[in-house]
Amino acid sequence: MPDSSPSPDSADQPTPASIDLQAIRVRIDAIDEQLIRLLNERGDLVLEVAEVKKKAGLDIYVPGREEALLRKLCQINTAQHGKLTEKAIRSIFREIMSAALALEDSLKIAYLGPAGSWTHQVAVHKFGNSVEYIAEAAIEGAFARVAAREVDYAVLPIEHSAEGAVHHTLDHLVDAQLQIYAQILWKVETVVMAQDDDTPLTAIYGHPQMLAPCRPWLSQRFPGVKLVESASSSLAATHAETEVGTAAVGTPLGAELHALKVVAASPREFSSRARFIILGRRSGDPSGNDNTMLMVHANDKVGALLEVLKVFASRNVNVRQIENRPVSDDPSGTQARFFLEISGHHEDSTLQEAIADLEKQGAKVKVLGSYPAPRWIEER
Ligand SMILES: C=C(O[C@@H]1C=C(C(=O)O)C=C[C@H]1O)C(=O)O
Repeated sequence: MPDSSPSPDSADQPTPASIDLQAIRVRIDAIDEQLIRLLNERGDLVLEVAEVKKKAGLDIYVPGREEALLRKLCQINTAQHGKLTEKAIRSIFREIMSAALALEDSLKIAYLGPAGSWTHQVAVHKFGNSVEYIAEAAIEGAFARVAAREVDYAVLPIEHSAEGAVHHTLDHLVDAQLQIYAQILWKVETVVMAQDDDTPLTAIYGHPQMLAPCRPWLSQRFPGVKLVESASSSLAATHAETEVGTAAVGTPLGAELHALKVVAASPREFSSRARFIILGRRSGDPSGNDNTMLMVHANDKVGALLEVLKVFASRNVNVRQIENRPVSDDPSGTQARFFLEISGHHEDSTLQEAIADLEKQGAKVKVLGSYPAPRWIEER
């Protein structure tokens, strides 16, 4: 039977519910008005900050300050027994800070594209929706844009849970006059997207890095469906858009941009993890909790790495990660190249002493950047 009762929203026939709603909404409106006034007051202060930074030649974007602020706001929310989740507080203030960045300067961010790529999603999460984004097809192109000051920063992948280090990014840092300004750790659910969820699937396309960790889940969830590798997540989505009975694996943002429906989302254990760098023209300022990426060239001999590690261990410096790479301009093959991520900022006296010691031992050291220690961002 059709429902003939008046809608609680109906203005012509007031009901007790609509009267109650109206009264509450008047109070919400009043709070929103105050919020707008406060946001604009905040905006005035942000512009004052921008003046000081411009005079002092400082970067507009300060990831250490942003993270400290977000953390403090979540603590305040907990102390006030606030109902909003930490995720909600972070995303609301992410956008407030994005608007602040846009007020201070027209911040331009390049990311490894195409639009809808995983890196795009991470970049938007980090910088919000008020700044300008530029898709860049190649890692070297992103480096060139930052060097030429066409963009302020570039967001690039540096490591993936399924495939290990993204060597191309690390290798480019060796010769570039650019540095890691910040880092992002990211966990995201992988989704399967298709035109609709009724048509039986014959194939699922995906970038090898997205497919690899999800194979066990996909073969269980979609038994008998062929898994086909594509050059990019965007290309995979294009297949799903144009070929009936196919789907693509990718991120929720990719589904949205290709107007595809999410037909399945991976369980937590099949979510992908990755590290990204925010490439800038300098290191981040010391924030009190930083990491540093170093490139070390040492003589390729027995115990070479051990000697390097001893320099840090003897100073109680944690070596968080090690990557070993061939040295491209070393035809004699006498050099070994290590990428080390260590705790601390390169301006700390302990790290400066350690670097000086390595150089005394005959090693060549290059600081590839110091940046605030990132926290995991989990996107579900
Ligand atoms: C306002 C500033 O500039 C930017 C905007 C921030 C904000 O809106 O709170 C924080 C850090 C910076 O990325 C600042 O450095 O304090």
